[in-house]
Amino acid sequence: MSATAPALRIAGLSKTFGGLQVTRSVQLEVAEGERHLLIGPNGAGKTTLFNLIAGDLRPTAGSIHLQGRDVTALAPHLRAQLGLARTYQIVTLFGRDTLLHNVKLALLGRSPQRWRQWGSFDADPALSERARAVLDSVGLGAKAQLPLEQTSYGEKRRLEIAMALAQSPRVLLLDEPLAGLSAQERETVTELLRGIGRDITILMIEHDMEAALAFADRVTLLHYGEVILGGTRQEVVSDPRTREIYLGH
Ligand SMILES: Nc1ncnc2c1ncn2[C@@H]1O[C@H](COP(=O)(O)OP(=O)(O)OP(=O)(O)O)[C@@H](O)[C@H]1O
Repeated sequence: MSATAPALRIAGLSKTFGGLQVTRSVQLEVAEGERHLLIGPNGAGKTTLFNLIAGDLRPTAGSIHLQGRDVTALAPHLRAQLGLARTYQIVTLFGRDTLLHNVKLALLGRSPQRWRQWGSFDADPALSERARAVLDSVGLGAKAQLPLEQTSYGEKRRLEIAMALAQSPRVLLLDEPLAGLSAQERETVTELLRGIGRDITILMIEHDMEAALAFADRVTLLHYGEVILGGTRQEVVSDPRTREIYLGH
């Protein structure tokens, strides 16, 4: 591992489903601490790329390095242990459990305690304290004892981000963190994202261009699974191909 290695380096990454090539020799580097935005029209292959990075899908060809380490063949939980986190698909998880309980589970995700007896789980004061701190950090402290299913959509999105952050990631993958939120909720989540320290590198898919561009240092445009262009926010926004492909005019 080298100190100068990018947080994430993707080289020649391809994925084929049956006859359909969804990821086409993607090259992408995300520097340590960078906020990198991934854009592209529907079906461009953005989510597939996230699934490949997280290890939920195996590439047909190419490689993925995390902080200089080749993780291409590693299982998702091993990538998580190396500091890769993505937001949980919370809608499918533990709806009847409290917010506090859900965060405790996320905290245990990377802890050796996970493999201990369950007996001490609810009684562990240190774990509860850390979980409460996580909830406070996203403004949900007062709702700690509320069942997840009784929270608003915006609160769930904040909790998703909190649970990913609870794992102390080095690289965070955010899949449309602002999707489906009201203007006020978008503002709250944007503030939350802005507050994340530069010790965490962020790769984000987002369709809300205004909010996403305000946040991003660099941008990569995907189209039909291929990187069309990548560069600083200014470079990508002023490139006519962005308007043509992404904005459709
Ligand atoms: N498991 C799969 N089997 C077959 N085809 C798939 C599979 N997963 C994705 N695809 C196809 O790959 C293409 C890219 O899908 P993907 O969801 O990655 O795009 P996207 O850029 O995230 O789109 P969106 O913005 O709509 O979320 C689509 O044509 C999709 O139908």
